[in-house]
Amino acid sequence: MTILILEWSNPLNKSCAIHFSCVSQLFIFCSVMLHLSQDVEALRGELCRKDEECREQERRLAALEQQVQERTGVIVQLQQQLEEAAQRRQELQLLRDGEETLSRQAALPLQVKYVTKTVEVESAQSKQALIEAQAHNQALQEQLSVQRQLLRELEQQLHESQRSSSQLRQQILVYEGEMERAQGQLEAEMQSLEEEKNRVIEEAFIRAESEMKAVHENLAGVRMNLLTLQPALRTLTCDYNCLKRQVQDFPYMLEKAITEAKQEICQVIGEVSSANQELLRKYKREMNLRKKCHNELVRLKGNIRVLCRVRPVCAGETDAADTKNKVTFDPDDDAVLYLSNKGKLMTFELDKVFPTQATQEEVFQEVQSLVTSCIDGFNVCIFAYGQTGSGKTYTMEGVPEDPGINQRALRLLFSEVSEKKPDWDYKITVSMVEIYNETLRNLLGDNPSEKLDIKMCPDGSGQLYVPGLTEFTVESVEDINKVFDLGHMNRATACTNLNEHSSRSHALLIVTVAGFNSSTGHRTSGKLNLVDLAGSERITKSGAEGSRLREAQCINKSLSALGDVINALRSKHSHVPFRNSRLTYLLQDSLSGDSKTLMMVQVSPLESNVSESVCSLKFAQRVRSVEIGPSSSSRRQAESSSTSSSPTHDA
Ligand SMILES: Nc1ncnc2c1ncn2[C@@H]1O[C@H](COP(=O)(O)OP(=O)(O)OP(=O)(O)O)[C@@H](O)[C@H]1O
Repeated sequence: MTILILEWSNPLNKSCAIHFSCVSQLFIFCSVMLHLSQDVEALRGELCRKDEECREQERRLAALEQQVQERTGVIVQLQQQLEEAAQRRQELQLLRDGEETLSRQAALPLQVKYVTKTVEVESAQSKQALIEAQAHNQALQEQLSVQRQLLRELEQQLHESQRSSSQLRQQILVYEGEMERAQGQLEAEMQSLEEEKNRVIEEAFIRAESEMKAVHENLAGVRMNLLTLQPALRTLTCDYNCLKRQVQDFPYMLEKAITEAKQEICQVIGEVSSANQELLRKYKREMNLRKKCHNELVRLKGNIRVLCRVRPVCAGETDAADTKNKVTFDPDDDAVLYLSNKGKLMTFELDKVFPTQATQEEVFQEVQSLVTSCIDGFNVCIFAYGQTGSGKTYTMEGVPEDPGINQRALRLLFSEVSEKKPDWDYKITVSMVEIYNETLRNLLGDNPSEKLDIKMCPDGSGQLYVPGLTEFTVESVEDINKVFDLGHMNRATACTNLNEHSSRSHALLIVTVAGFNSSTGHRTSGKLNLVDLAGSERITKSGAEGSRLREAQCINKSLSALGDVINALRSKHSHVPFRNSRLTYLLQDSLSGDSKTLMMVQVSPLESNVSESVCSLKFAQRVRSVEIGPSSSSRRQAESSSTSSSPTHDA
């Protein structure tokens, strides 16, 4: 017996196993029923066949009956013909009688002769009647012969009819015999079929009875099993109802769970946001700390970093005698530079020295932290200082295939601000200014020869601004290139010799980075001033006159003012002489406060430039090594007695 075990789990974690022995009994019952129905089907088929045979026999019987009817019709026709023939025979007989009567009359010649004679004698009228009687007689004879002929034909027909009638009778007898035989056969077959049918039905009945008995027995077993299944069914129904209730309650439970989850999420969000606030507070505190540390560092190191770059010997300068030996480097210390001047080896110590082979990228890496600090809101100044041809423009602007600090700084700013998105939104604007002979010119404006002025903001903030100074917002390298091209073009249109002119003027690239944090509402504003200073060589000592002298005086004045400002800031003087030159006045907000300044001192390796290199390096070293001076008040007194702290630029 097959035992089928069904097992399932319900939410109440119940499991039940049910033995379905009744199922097998059901299977047996079904198979018996199937067998029976097959037998019944077979019997039905047999019965149909027999019925078909019966119908066939009936059809044959009907055909035979029709034939008999047809034959009967023929017989009836023949009988009619026979009757007609008999009638004609009768008529013939009558004719014969008439003929005989006639012949008998004819056999009485005398009488006729007498009559004839009588007629002949008596009258022509009688003769006429005789002729007519003869003609009538003739016609009757003809008629008689026709009748005779007809009689003969009729007799012949009669014979034939009689013959065919006897044939038909014989045939009818044959058919009747056949019919009787067929009917007998049919009846016998019907009888045997009936018997067969009864036998089969009886057998089927007996079989069905026994099978029914078996089925009943199975059914009783199934009933018994059903009785045992009922408790399991009750349990299942109970479980089902329980599940149903749970399903009905599910939306409510789900809603409740969602509400709880929402509450938890809100709580977590609240916690996270308070943690964020805390982090933000810590971040701001760290930023302030960093700022303080930086300021402290700057204060300790001096608020200006001074780097030095020695340019390589250019192609046309290779014939210069023992050029390489004039400027040498310390392999163990990259902050030291040796310069051989009149047989004397001078040592200069700076924050870092770039040898001739230093790349633009290496130089930029050293200044990039300063560049990025303007994103945090610092004001930054990077100067390139040195005599004409020492490589200032190369370091600041570079060449198209190897750009300098200006372009690299803007590229770095773009990538840095894009990394801070989307929290921070930055706007980067650039201006280009030239200071020539203490005159300020807007290099990005429509009219480059227009002179600009520096003014105090009317809002009383103490901030300076340049009315009419053009500012371009830049977002890509293409924008930078366009701005630089425009600046160069404007600078070139305003002078006859660009190289000479650029050596005698200061070029400033002013980059403003304004940031806004949409989540905190925090705003920053930093300024980056990239300055390519005019050549620092001492022209006055070579006896320049006229416009050259004026140019030299202006350059000297502005460079001296720059030195004085740096010195005053570093010495924490209460008064810083920003207004002494256009350059320092313009850069006031980028030199004061907690701004950051870097000076790149450019040095030429050529022997002929050694004395200028010495001057530049001495100036750089002084700027770097100026010690914190006396208090601001005492310093102010000192200021009144000495107007310049830049000994190299005494005009
Ligand atoms: N590091 C360097 N590597 C290669 N070539 C350099 C380097 N520095 C400067 N030069 C080359 O030296 C020459 C003079 O440089 P540059 O014009 O930059 O000097 P400068 O100080 O800006 O002069 P000026 O004051 O006249 O503008 C240029 O031909 C420049 O390409």
